[in-house]
Amino acid sequence: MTRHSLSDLGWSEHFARQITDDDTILLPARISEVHRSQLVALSEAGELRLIPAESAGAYAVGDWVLTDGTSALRRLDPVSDLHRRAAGHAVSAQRMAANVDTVGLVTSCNADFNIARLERYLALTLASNALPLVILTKPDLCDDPDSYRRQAERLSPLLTAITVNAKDPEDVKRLNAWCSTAQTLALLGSSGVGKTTLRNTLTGETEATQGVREDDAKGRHTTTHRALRPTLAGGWLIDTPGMRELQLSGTSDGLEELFDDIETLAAQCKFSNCAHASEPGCAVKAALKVGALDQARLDRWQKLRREDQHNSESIAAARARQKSFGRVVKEAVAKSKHKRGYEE
Ligand SMILES: Nc1nc2c(ncn2[C@@H]2O[C@H](COP(=O)(O)OP(=O)(O)OP(=O)(O)O)[C@@H](O)[C@H]2O)c(=O)[nH]1
Ligand SMILES: [Zn+2]
Repeated sequence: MTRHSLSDLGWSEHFARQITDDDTILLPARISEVHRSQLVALSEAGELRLIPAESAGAYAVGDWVLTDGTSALRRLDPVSDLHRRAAGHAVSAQRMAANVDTVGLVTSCNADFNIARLERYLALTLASNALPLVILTKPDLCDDPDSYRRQAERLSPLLTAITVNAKDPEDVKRLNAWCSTAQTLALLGSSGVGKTTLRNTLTGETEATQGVREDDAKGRHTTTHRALRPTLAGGWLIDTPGMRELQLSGTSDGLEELFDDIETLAAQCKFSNCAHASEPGCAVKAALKVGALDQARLDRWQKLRREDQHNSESIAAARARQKSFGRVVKEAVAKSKHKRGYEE
């Protein structure tokens, strides 16, 4: 059985501080897989299968928990928390990964490269408290890969962009700096951009990848579950397969960081609720007029903000509904008990 030291697993002061005197007999473990009724976790005592104390959705791959060896008794507050609005009709937030140091936003130097999508991933990453690294794959299939790198780097001073031929193991080693001892790198990106190819090289695993469809630069899914995997460089990799839809929610901090210049302008508008349309004294419009701001970028900011606000409000409303439904049920149960008490 593979055993890892706590520090190799990414343990830090942040988690140690959360341990109380009552917890000292418990074992810290890092979640490597989340299943409906079972968690797989890595600890100094090796791999553990744990019963979740909360619903499975409360846990994310990468979380730290305290365990008695059987159950995940307490989940520790994470350093970073990557989440989105859950796909489908359910109005809820979904945790994708926790305690990630760097999110590798994987896109290729071809038809997949899309500024609006990168900004969406970036907002999500910044809101999670992890650092963004744009990984541009397939430079070997493109005439001027560096132009894509420059376009990506212009999006934010907070990000680093790097071109990597995912099929060349020597080139992929340049990513080791982000997944060496105790470091956790998560990969996020559309289908077919090379995540599985990168993962196989970084971890030494050999899971099959599937060829890209020539016509749309997209690949077919090689579906596996999300997991925390050890890298050859001594750190950790979290792959996020099957993420077709990344809807923002609870991402306002990330949007503020990414569109810092627009948010600063907006704060200078005469009206605090300025829609930057036809209001007088609009600092955003003024910046557009003198060419200090790009209309397309403003449109993208407004779209992402609307989406984030809409989803965050819907999730908050759904939570409130669930809470008040819970209260109604409790009251009804209490009333019926009270009534029975009279009858008996
Ligand atoms: N030439 C070249 N091909 C690449 C590169 N990266 C990935 N590919 C190829 O692109 C195809 C798709 O790569 P995958 O690794 O399966 O992509 P993925 O992101 O894991 O896709 P899903 O599993 O669908 O999420 C495969 O045929 C890879 O060999 C690259 O840097 N250069
Ligand atoms: Zn305005």
